[in-house]
Amino acid sequence: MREKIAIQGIEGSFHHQVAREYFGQEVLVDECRSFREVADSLLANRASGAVMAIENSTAGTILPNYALIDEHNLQITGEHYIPIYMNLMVLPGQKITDIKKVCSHPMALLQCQTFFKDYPKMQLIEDTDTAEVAKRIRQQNLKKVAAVASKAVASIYGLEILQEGIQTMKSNSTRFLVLSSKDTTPVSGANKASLKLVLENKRGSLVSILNIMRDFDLDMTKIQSVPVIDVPWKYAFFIDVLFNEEEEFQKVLEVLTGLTEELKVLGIYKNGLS
Ligand SMILES: O=C(O)C(=O)C[C@]1(C(=O)O)C=C[C@@H](O)C=C1
Repeated sequence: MREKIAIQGIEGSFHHQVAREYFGQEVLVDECRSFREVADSLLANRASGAVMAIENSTAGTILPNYALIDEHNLQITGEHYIPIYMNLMVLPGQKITDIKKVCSHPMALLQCQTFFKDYPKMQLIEDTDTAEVAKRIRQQNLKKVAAVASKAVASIYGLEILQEGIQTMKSNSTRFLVLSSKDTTPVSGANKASLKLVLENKRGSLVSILNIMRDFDLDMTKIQSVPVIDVPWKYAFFIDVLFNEEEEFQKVLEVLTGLTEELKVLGIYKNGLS
């Protein structure tokens, strides 16, 4: 049986594009309406893997997704980056001045804020995903409503693009994580790891950790603090590092264990940018 991959969104969504690029064009997908549903799909074994956006270069990190991965002990088995171009699309024949509402995924709307400043009368409405809106506009023949989505979405659902490339930054990119709910076999050629660290709240505790990472020649690509919700004003640090030798990296983990209240390896995988 072919594996099924849980994605946020439907055919044509950026998650769908990533699933096809990462797992092959023929990949079967479990279309989910939220990131929580993506995690549920994995946990209920409806899917053997999942794709989950974690950060966009313009709109920033999707913080709740760190919590979902951590809470459900999901494993990061890979990552994939794609350039994101946003387009404003409507039913054929509609003009830009006809548009009253623009519906899209909240992350998509955030990436186009500058464009919409010039159209203050358009009401921006957060929706499940970029493609779902386009499908609805077509199926329900919705006039005066626009979607913000990829070019592929316009052709799949028969919409007309009124304005291309409306994202604020020309080089706009989203990083997606590839997830599994089970202990996976080690990824061969892995050179990147995602860690969660909880530190004692004392002077210098974070800097000590960072110094060890420097001493062991790890290249930190990201550090993200996320609130520990049951202890107000305490934070967990989610850190991504690149390493050369996995054996050497395991030694770093041993050293860090003694210096942290909690150390969790969220995944060891291949750097998607190399
Ligand atoms: O709505 C979509 O098409 C999605 O795949 C979601 C999503 C996101 O979650 O960030 C994916 C990439 C873009 O950054 C905008 C939206």
